[in-house]
Amino acid sequence: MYQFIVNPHAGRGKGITSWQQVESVLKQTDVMYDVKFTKEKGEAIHLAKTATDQNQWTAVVAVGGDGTVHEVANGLYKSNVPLGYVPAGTGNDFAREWSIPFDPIQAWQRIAQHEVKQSDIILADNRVVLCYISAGFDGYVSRLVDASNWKKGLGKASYFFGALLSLKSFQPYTLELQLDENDYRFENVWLVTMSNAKSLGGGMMITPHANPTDGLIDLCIVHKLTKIDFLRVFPKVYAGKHVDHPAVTFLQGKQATVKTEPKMWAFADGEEVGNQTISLEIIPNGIFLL
Ligand SMILES: Nc1ncnc2c1ncn2[C@@H]1O[C@H](COP(=O)(O)OP(=O)(O)OP(=O)(O)O)[C@@H](O)[C@H]1O
Repeated sequence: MYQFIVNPHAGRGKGITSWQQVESVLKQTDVMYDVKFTKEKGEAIHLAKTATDQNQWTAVVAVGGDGTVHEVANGLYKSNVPLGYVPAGTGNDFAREWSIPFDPIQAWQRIAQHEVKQSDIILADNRVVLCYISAGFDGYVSRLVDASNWKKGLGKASYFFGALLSLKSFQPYTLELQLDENDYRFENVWLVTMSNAKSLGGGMMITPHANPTDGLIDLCIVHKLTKIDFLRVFPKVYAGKHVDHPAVTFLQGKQATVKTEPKMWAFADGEEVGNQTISLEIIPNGIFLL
């Protein structure tokens, strides 16, 4: 028996249409299921947690974007209930990482095959992070986009538009990083990402060496760039070709503390998580996946 948790508004309505496609297939089979629709931010965490308490589900399946699967994973953490995912968002970076089909019916068919895998998770101040947590330019852009209504008209392109606008006003920052037993200080930082997956923002391969089963957090620090250089490096990230640029530093570790001065807003799997010092650690095999 499957518990589906659907964010109807994910991907500008793709959440509900994807669910309808999956449900039309389910109705032709004898698969038992229940569906709950989220009405607001945060609700999917509680719905998933409730499902783990009921002890009757083969899997809990998130239907939505990276924000929805992030919330469902937080509700499932520390249970043995596997996470299924039907991607229906704008970015879908978690689906990219695990080669989950973007077609809802194919995604469901993969879940139904029931090949259980385990993924590492990053635990950031008690929050389960599936793909990445970042602070800096991308969060600055996200906040600008979220405060606008550009997404309605521009969709994914609103982030590109936001990035161009943000270039003028964004001020690079100082990063103090403790990573395992080492201390680092970076000046003039544009972005730090702590990743379990290769991409963020809908396929930008910011940490192309990340692997969600290697027991490590991959960090990418972009620093000491002029605005013109940033414009040159930025498009390269889509193909992961920024790796040799002297302004990009890659590190790996198991535990980190990240402090920015001035305080930068952090985003985890695309969701805003505050602007305080972040403590994080990798939890190998922290969640079951289908
Ligand atoms: N009924 C709802 N109405 C409005 N927002 C909701 C609702 N249900 C969930 N949310 C919130 O919507 C936000 C965005 O959802 P989600 O990330 O799944 O979609 P997306 O932004 O389109 O996709 P992606 O993150 O892959 O780009 C999340 O913060 C989620 O908590």
